[in-house]
Amino acid sequence: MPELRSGARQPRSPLTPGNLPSPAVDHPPPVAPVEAFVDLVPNTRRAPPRRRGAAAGVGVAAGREELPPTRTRVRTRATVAKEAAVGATRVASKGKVTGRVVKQTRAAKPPLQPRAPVARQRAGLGRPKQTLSPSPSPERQSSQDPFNPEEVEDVQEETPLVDQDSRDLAEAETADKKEEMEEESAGRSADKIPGAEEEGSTAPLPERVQVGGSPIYKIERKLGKGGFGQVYVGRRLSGGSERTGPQASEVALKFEHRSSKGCNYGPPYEWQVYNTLGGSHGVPRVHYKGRQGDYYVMVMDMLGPSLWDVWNSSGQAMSTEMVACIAVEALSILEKMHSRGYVHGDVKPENFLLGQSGTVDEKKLFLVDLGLATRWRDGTTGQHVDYDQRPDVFRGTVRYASVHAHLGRTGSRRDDLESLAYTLVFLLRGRLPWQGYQGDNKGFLVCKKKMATSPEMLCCFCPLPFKQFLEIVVNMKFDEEPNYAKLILLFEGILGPNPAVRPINTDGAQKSCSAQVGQKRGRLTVEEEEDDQPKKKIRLGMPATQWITVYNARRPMKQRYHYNVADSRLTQHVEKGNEDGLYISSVASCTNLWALIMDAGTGFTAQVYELSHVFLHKEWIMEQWEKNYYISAIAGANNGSSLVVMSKGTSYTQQSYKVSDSFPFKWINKKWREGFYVTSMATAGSRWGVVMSRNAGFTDQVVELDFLYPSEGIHRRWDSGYRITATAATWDQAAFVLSVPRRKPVDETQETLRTSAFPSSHVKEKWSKNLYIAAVSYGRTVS
Ligand SMILES: Nc1ncnc2c1ncn2[C@@H]1O[C@H](COP(=O)(O)OP(=O)(O)OP(=O)(O)O)[C@@H](O)[C@H]1O
Repeated sequence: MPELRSGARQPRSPLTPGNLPSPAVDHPPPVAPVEAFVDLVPNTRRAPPRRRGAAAGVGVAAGREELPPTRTRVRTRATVAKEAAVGATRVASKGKVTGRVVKQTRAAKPPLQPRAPVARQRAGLGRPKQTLSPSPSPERQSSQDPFNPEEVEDVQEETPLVDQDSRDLAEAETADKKEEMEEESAGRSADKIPGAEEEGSTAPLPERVQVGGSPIYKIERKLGKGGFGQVYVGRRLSGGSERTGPQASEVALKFEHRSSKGCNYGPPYEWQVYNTLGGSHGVPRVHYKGRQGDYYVMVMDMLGPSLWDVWNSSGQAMSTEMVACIAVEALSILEKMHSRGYVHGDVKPENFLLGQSGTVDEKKLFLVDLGLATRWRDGTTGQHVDYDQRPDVFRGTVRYASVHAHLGRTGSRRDDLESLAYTLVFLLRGRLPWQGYQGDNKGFLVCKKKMATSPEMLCCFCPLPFKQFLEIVVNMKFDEEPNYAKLILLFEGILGPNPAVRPINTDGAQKSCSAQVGQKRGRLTVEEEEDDQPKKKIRLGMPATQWITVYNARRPMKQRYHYNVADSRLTQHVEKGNEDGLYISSVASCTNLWALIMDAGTGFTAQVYELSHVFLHKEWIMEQWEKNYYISAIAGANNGSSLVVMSKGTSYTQQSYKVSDSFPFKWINKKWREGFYVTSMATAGSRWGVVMSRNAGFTDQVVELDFLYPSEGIHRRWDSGYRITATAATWDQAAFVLSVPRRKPVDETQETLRTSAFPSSHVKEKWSKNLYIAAVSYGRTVS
């Protein structure tokens, strides 16, 4: 039986000057195996949105120039082929990453995370349930008035038992070593690669091109330049009088320098995608490709101006009819591309090109730049690729990227459609509400703004179909099959009945639409009926700040909670709990008052805690590390103070923590590779504190981060055998860490609850079902 009081410490006199950490004190490394890691990341600058027209990429009045936004690509070069083949942005098993990573941002590429196979079926086991926030009763609300808090406690007095799960964890294997991963990171600027021409590169473009059995072309004027390639007109030197096709007298030549990061491991990845998609509806045909000198060259049909060019050269405006036609045809192009197993990944006005003027194709729409295309469907099994989220990975163009892409979720069909919706609104309205953000956290601010902009707000000056389209696509599930025909029909309503007079050719859409309507008439009717019901799914809903409590099934045990606890009252609760055989298992903070969960199921043998002015107090933590205590729970208050609980009797063998102004996924990812797992997490205001430990009793771990409660992600993770093991939330974002335990508990049931008030009555209901609080936090959700 543990000696309960032996390790209990009085907190230092709360918040006395002596308690303040001295800045920049270097401690000798703690006694092995403890690792001290404190990394205070400086405040991220948040530049105020620039005024209209003040920044590159900001739509301005006609007469001034707008630069199209640059995009950030994270392209896994050798793996991207593999990724494309399996359609996943992460491929790893048993700690091995199967390729190399090339990141094209200025920041260093975080390593890939080792991942155990996730296809764990939990047949016959309690499926986790999720409980939506019940509306708090009025009396409970008033008693929880944060300005008039009333301290409350309660206890579950079931037969006290030593908790078996905890003992199991303590007895789990002592070594938690992961294999080293082979991984290489190379940076590629998010902006443009140096063009041979502008930069006076030592590798001038060849004057003549002949690759892969092509005729000889002379290079003429430049057609365009992106972050990866430069595109020129190639004029055929002999023969060839066609306008398009392999015999064309003029072709488009796309050059990528062999030293460009996208070509480190061979020809550009885009080539492979063109092999599958080239020449399909709305995708230009590639006739020849090969390497000449220092350049990889792709010979393709020459096309006309991009939609961005058209929009810009016609006074930065476009008619509703034109945009509706674009919508119809773009949907049919995406439908075709999706039907071949690919998502485009970078849908934007610059990547839609019209056919050459003066040709039969001049009213035809094409989608180019397949460098970010990935498979949404496995080429071999035909299965939808697995869901994943890697919050540090962003692929695409900030202005048009879907919210899921911003959050690093695996790309799927819904993302192309969300980007198309932003493209259409941009062409119609000339501006998107998130233009103009600058600075390091531009992506975060843009994503937050997208989340906060409802379809009504975004489309308030657009015809109804635009709002309807956006509403549908932002509510799509990860693996949901878009109803292209229905989406096309939304925009058909804006257009006149005669396709021949439309400004953009919509033949492809007509065919696919009538075919689908013909084939799926029954289904369409059903869905239309379903749609009569009011849509409950709203991406943002009303932002709310709530308690998030997570409950695990356990054997009956004693658990006790206290909330609205002021600093001065903490000691007496802890002491009383210790006397009764309980240790602190979780802590949280709401309006600078603490919530404390104590129970008999922790497996700890001793415990200390400290209240500190700072988030987190390095010196005290290091002192306790030296005495073999490990951090077992942390909480931070809005005023920056923190409560740190450290215990003996954990399974941990080494620990590390980080405080950061943004969610420190890169650091987490790095520590995962070193065999650490997140074991505690908290926020203080907008800052995150994350504790990671070795030998944490997990075999795998993932993160779900969102601007709202990430319901879909949590359900998908649950279905793959993960359970929430830590949660924390700021005013903006909620983070959930989900893990696969090394030793599977007998009953895997887990539930979450979101409530405006501390869920005291719900906790008792849960206790009656042997569900006990396993994690608690207070912060951003959505109601
Ligand atoms: N077949 C073509 N015919 C005419 N112009 C083209 C053709 N392909 C590309 N372009 C022009 O060249 C520009 C750059 O091409 P593309 O988008 O393929 O290059 P990229 O380097 O991959 O671009 P990004 O920076 O978007 O990744 C296009 O925006 C377009 O203006």
